[in-house]
Amino acid sequence: MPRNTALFERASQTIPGGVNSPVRAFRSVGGVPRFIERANGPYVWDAQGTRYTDYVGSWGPAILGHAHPEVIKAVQDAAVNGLSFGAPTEAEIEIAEALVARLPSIEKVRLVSSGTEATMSAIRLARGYTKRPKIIKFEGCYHGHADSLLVKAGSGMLTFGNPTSAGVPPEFIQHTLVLDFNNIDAVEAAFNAHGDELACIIVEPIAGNMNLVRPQPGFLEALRQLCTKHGALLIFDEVMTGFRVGPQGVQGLTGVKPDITTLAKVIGGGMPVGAFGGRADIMEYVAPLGPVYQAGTLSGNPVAVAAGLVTLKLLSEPGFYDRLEAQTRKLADGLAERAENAGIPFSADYVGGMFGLYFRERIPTTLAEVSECDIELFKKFFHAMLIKGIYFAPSAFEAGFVSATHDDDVINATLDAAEEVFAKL
Ligand SMILES: Cc1ncc(COP(=O)(O)O)c(C=O)c1O
Ligand SMILES: NCC(=O)CCC(=O)O
Repeated sequence: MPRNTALFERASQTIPGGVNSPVRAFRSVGGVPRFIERANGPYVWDAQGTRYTDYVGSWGPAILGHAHPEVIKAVQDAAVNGLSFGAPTEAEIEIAEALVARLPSIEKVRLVSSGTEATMSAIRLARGYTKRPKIIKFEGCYHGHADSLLVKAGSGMLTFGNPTSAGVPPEFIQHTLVLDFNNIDAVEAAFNAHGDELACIIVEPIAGNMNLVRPQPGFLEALRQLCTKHGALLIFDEVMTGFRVGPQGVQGLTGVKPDITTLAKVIGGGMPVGAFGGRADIMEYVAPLGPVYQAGTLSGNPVAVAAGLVTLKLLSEPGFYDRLEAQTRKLADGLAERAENAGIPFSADYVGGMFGLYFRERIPTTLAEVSECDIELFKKFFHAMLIKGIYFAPSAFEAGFVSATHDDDVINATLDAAEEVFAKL
């Protein structure tokens, strides 16, 4: 029996579905998940010794490429001094200062250990600050797995066709209004109906959990305006886009300033770090200063923070994002060109180090349009590329990621493989 299969069978005995996060299972594309043994730069190697060019990048964090020597060294150096203290450290100040210096919307920031914790805490803070119960989220956006956000969500929930989780009593989500991404009229109507009850809007300002969907011109600006007008807070969930689409996330690209930003993935450099931050008067509602409780045994963990700090430093090198985006563009445009040559209905989009692939003639602007993509064709493409050693996300509803180590040779090899695959789809 191939070793991946043996490991999957063994894993399935003791771990639900054999995986510790559902998106890792190949359930929507079929087949056996690859069990990864090691990774370096743009590559991962599975338990059978097969090398794959990786466009998942740990679902976003691996922006410098896997096992970047400076990040590994920082982790090793920090580990020698102890793994966790449950008391403050100077490195936590440094990473807070780094985030505040880079994102003008953040005046104060609290560290947590995952994106889920960041969004869950940000929602609680928005409700505590405004003293209002209701929140707006958008269908197909995924904000982690806190109860009030597991409604018509993206990522694995969309992939597996179960967008609202069981185990969440209706009472827990009665205050969550779910609207269509990029539909300003619907947001206006919601504010007209519930304006004085709405604590916040939470949005992926570039959606990356229903494949990649950009905000249409004016959408984020309208969200900002409506929140300001009605006294609600605007939360940008930049867990995926933060330091991924550019040096200041989507807020830097668009100039739209949220009240609270959530971060994770890249800011931990592959270690568990999340954060939520924003205006000082809002952040001062958080315990111990304010009445909104929020805590964590491992929050600001010294080893994780060390990885995050050196990652942020390396991302600040001049031209980093120009180079990253140039590589992502080569991949996206190159795939689109080769698909067109083969007569395959396909389009691709990208921002910074993040991309979307769509088996559809035109780039989608709504979840409804994403849902028109040819999933069967995607599955064939996914498996044919995997056989050629190219690892894309095992879902038609996820964004992909390029790292600083995806150089021309790596991208060209992917394009050559895609040319052969498209010709036989
Ligand atoms: C936009 C967004 N928010 C929140 C999350 C949750 O983060 P985590 O998986 O670290 O809990 C994710 C990814 O999982 C995400 O993409
Ligand atoms: N876009 C999907 C994710 O980022 C989620 C990763 C996970 O839940 O393991």
